[in-house]
Amino acid sequence: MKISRYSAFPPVPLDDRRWPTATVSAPPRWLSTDLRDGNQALSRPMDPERKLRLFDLLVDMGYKEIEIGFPAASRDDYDFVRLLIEQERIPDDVCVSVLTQARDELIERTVASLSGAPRALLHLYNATSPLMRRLVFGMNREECKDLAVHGARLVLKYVDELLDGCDVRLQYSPEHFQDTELDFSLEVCEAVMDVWQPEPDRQIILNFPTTVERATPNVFADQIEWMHRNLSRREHVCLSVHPHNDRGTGVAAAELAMLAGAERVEGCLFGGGERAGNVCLVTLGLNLVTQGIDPGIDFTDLDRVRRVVEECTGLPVPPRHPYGGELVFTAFSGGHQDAIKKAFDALDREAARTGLDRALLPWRVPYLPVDPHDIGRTYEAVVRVTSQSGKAGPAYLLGRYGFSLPRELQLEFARIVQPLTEGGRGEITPQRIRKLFEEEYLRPAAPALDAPAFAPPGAAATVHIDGHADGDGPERARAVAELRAVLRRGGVRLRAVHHLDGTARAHGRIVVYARCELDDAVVWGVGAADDVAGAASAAVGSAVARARRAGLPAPGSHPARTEGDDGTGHRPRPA
Ligand SMILES: CC(=O)SCCNC(=O)CCNC(=O)[C@H](O)C(C)(C)COP(=O)(O)OP(=O)(O)OC[C@H]1O[C@@H](n2cnc3c(N)ncnc32)[C@H](O)[C@@H]1OP(=O)(O)O
Ligand SMILES: CC(C)C(=O)C(=O)O
Ligand SMILES: [Mg+2]
Repeated sequence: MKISRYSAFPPVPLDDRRWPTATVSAPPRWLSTDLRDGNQALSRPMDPERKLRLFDLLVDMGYKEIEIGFPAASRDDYDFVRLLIEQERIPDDVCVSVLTQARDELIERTVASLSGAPRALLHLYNATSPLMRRLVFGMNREECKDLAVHGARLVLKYVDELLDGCDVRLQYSPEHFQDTELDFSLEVCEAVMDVWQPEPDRQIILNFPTTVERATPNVFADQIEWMHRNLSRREHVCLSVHPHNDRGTGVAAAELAMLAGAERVEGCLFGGGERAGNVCLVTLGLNLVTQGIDPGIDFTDLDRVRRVVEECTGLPVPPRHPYGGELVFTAFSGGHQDAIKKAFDALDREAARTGLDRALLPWRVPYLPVDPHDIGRTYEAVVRVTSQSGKAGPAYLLGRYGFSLPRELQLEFARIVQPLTEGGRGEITPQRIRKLFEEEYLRPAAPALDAPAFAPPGAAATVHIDGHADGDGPERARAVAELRAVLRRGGVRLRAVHHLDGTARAHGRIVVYARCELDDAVVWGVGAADDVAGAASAAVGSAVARARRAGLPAPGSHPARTEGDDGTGHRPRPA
C-alpha cells in the first residue's frame, strides 16, 4: 500500500462542540434523491415508467420532498418532470425538487421544466472545494462565489419569467462541502442568501453534502455545528445534509449531523447513489424507530419497498443490509437461536399473563433490533439450522409446527439433526426437520401397548403433556389415573407427569413426550392423540419401538451398557 500518498483529514477547530451531549427527539425532514442522485449512478438510468413506479412508492411511504431529476440532463429526465406535472401525479402535500448546475442555459431549461407545477423546489449547486475550484473551474475563491451568486440571480430571474403561480422554494448546495474551507462555505452561502433574501415566510434550504465522504462522522458533525452556529438568518434557513457513504459511515455522519443542528436529511432508499451510495433512508428511519421516535415514514412493508427498489434500479439489496437485507433477521448460530426462542417464549407468557396482544408488548428480544413483524417481515426466516445451530434451532422450528419439546428431548433430537448438516452440507430446511422428527418419533412401528412383554421389566415413564389445557383439578387427576392404568397394562410404571407451557397443539391433537427408562437406557418417545391416555400410550410405544430399532435387547434381559451409549441415554440410531 502506498500509504504516503494519503494524508489525515484536518480536524475542525471547535473546542466547545455541543453535539456530543445532544440527543435526537424528532425526525428530520427527509428528501429522497432516489430519482436524481440514485438515478444518475445507474448503468441504465430509469425510464419514465420505472421512475414513476419508484415515485409512487416514495409517496406511499410518506416522503414529502422528492428530488425527481436533473431536467437539463436528458430528454427522459425532462419528460418525467413534465409527466408528473401534466398528469397531476404530485399529491398536494408533496414538493418535488429538481437539480441544476450554476450554468445559464441549464438553469433556464430546469426552471422551464417546472412550468404549471403548483409547487416545486429548485436546487442549485456548484462545487466550492479548493481542488474543484482549481481543477474543474480554474477559479479563485472570489470567482467561485460569483458563479454561485450569478446562478442564484438567474434562478430568480427565470422563476419570475417562467413560473407564474408556482409556489417555488429554493435550495443551494456548496458541492464538496466536506472538503471546502468552512469560512468559504459560509461566505458563499451568505452571498447566495443575500440574493435570495430568506424571510419568515420564505425559508430557504442550505444543503451541506459530503459529496465524497472523506472524514470521520465526528468531523462532519463539527463542520455542521460550525455552520449551524455561524450562519446568519439561521431561523429562515433549513439546514440540510447530504451524506455519501464512501467510508461506510454515511448513516453515522447523518445521525451525528442531526445532533449538530441538521434539520433535514437527503438520501436514497437502501443507500443508492454515486459510488458507495448516498446515506440509506431506510436505515436512518428504522434507527429512529428503534429509539422510539416515529420517522413519519411507513416501513410496514419493507419487503415490498426492497422489491420495488430492486426492480426499478436493477441493483440488488445486499442480504446483510440493515433491516431490509434478506438475512438480517435470521439466526444461524445456536447461541442466538436459544436466546431468541427464550425471548419469544417469554413474550408469549407475558401476553398470556397480561391479556395483551403480543404484538403490542415492549420489544425485548436479543439479537433482533426490531420485531420483523413491525416492518412486514415474517418469522419464517428468523431461525435457520446449519452445523452452527445447537438444540434451540431445531426445537424452535418444530415449535412452529406445534411441538414444544422438553429440554432433554431437544438435546436428543439435535444429535440426530447435527450430522445431517456437517461436512459442508449446509442448511437443513424446516420441512425436512419436521419430517425427520415425525419419522424418528411419531411414525415408528410402535408395538401395541397391551402386547405381551411389551416393555422390559422395571420400565418406567415420565410423561410431558403438551396442549392439555385442563391444568389442575379433578379432570387432570382423572386423566392421570387413566394414563397410569393404561401404562400399567403395558407393564410400564408412571413416574411423573409434567404439563408443558406450550399452548399449541400439533395437528390439533394432544402431544405427549415420554421419557422412558427401559432397561438401563433412557429413550424418548412422542405420541399424538385426541386424549391424554391415547397420546401417552403412543408415546411410550414410540420409545419402545425406537429402543428396539437401536438394538435394545429383548424384554427380560439386562445387558451391560453398549458401546456408543454415552451415558445420557441416547443410543445410536439404527442404520
Ligand atoms: C455531486 C453530484 O451529484 S452533482 C450532480 C451531478 N449530476 C450530473 O452531472 C448528471 C447530469 N449531468 C449531465 O447530464 C451533464 O453533465 C450536463 C448536461 C449537466 C452538462 O453536460 P456538458 O455541458 O457536456 O458538461 P459536462 O458534463 O462535461 O460538465 C462539465 C462542465 O460543467 C461545469 N460545471 C460542473 N459543475 C458545475 C456547476 N455546479 N456549476 C457550473 N458549472 C459546472 C464544469 O466546469 C465543466 O465546464 P467546462 O466544460 O467548461 O470545462
Ligand atoms: C448536488 C449535491 C447535493 C450532491 O449530490 C452531492 O454533493 O453529493
Ligand atoms: Mg450526491
